[in-house]
Amino acid sequence: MSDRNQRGFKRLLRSFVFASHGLKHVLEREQNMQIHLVSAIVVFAAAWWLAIPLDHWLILLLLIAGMFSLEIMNTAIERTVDLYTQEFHPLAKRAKDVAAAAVFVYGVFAVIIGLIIFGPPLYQLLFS
Ligand SMILES: Nc1ncnc2c1ncn2[C@@H]1O[C@H](COP(=O)(O)OP(=O)(O)OP(=O)(O)O)[C@@H](O)[C@H]1O
Repeated sequence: MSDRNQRGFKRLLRSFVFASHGLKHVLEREQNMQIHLVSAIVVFAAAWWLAIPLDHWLILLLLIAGMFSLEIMNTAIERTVDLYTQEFHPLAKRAKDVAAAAVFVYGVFAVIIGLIIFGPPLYQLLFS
């Protein structure tokens, strides 16, 4: 906070350090993020095993980056709401539930795209 006007490489480095603190917090405290991480490892292993083409790898990378980023933003919204009130408040519930809905919607579409990518090679592997 003291040197907010600092510029250049040192400031950039500091922002990376702060971001890494945020990432560490979400990975340690959010069970959903741990589930996303394990799912991403499984997806990458399956993509490697099934020799998925490069353009599909790029789609998977985008999906996983999007999922991680949304979960991180969801956590940021949860913490901000908790900062504002620890009491029950209908708007606090609304804000948290809507933020969670963003993760959910993205997750549903990620699963659909995953099925489209993995379906044909899996089918070929199992039934031919
Ligand atoms: N201050 C609050 N006022 C009203 N409802 C809340 C409040 N905090 C959480 N809720 C609601 O209670 C339910 C469960 O919330 P809970 O606190 O267990 O999880 P979360 O904070 O949403 O997420 P996480 O468990 O990942 O921290 C959700 O529907 C959430 O919107």
